[in-house]
Amino acid sequence: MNPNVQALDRARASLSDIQKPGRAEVEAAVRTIIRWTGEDPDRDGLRETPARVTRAFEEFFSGYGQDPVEILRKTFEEIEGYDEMIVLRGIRFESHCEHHMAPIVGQAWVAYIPNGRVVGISKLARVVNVYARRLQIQEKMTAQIANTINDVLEPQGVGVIIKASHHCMTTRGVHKPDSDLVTSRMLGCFRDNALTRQEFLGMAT
Ligand SMILES: Nc1nc2c(ncn2[C@@H]2O[C@H](COP(=O)(O)OP(=O)(O)OP(=O)(O)O)[C@@H](O)[C@H]2O)c(=O)[nH]1
Ligand SMILES: [Zn+2]
Repeated sequence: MNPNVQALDRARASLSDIQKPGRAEVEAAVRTIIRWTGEDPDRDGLRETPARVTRAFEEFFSGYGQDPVEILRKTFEEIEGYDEMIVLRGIRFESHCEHHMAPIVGQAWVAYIPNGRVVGISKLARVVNVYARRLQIQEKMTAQIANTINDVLEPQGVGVIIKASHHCMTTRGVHKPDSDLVTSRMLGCFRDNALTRQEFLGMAT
């Protein structure tokens, strides 16, 4: 097996070693935050809030329980020698920043040039979802998506561009509501061949 895929497997194993608190502990923590705001967590409108927030967080952070390597494992080899760029554009995602746990809302463009096999296109969007549904910084998420596709599919090259608005910058702190952050990770021929890189950038920006 590709050593990079083995490293991803090890990272997955160490994630599952982390001791997770139970639901009751998370609900108690939310209750503490509610009290800290100055609110009464026992008033009618707030009584079910700790349970709701816990369910919402379960969804926001469901990516820890999912395996991007497994998602990409099934490939198709009957492609008649197709060796041009494959680009899935404008994949909308919601994530949360690891500094403030505030939403990161944006779109990803994911491209690769195959090397004898392709993957089902929905799987590219699924890989974006898995990494988005973890605590993130955008640079890391961009690299994780590109690295995983590169390691599992072993294509000629991979390109990932992400454009996203960070609510920790738009709704608090420095308050810049119109700013967004653009990051990219280019591997293989997307990094080495200026024309390939240009072709992809032209489709995404
Ligand atoms: N590079 C990078 N920075 C991020 C991302 N998301 C949030 N940040 C930044 O993380 C930084 C955390 O800075 P700190 O000084 O520790 O936190 P803070 O006092 O809340 O900072 P302010 O947001 O400037 O108020 C901020 O500058 C955020 O804008 C990201 O995806 N990538
Ligand atoms: Zn933040």
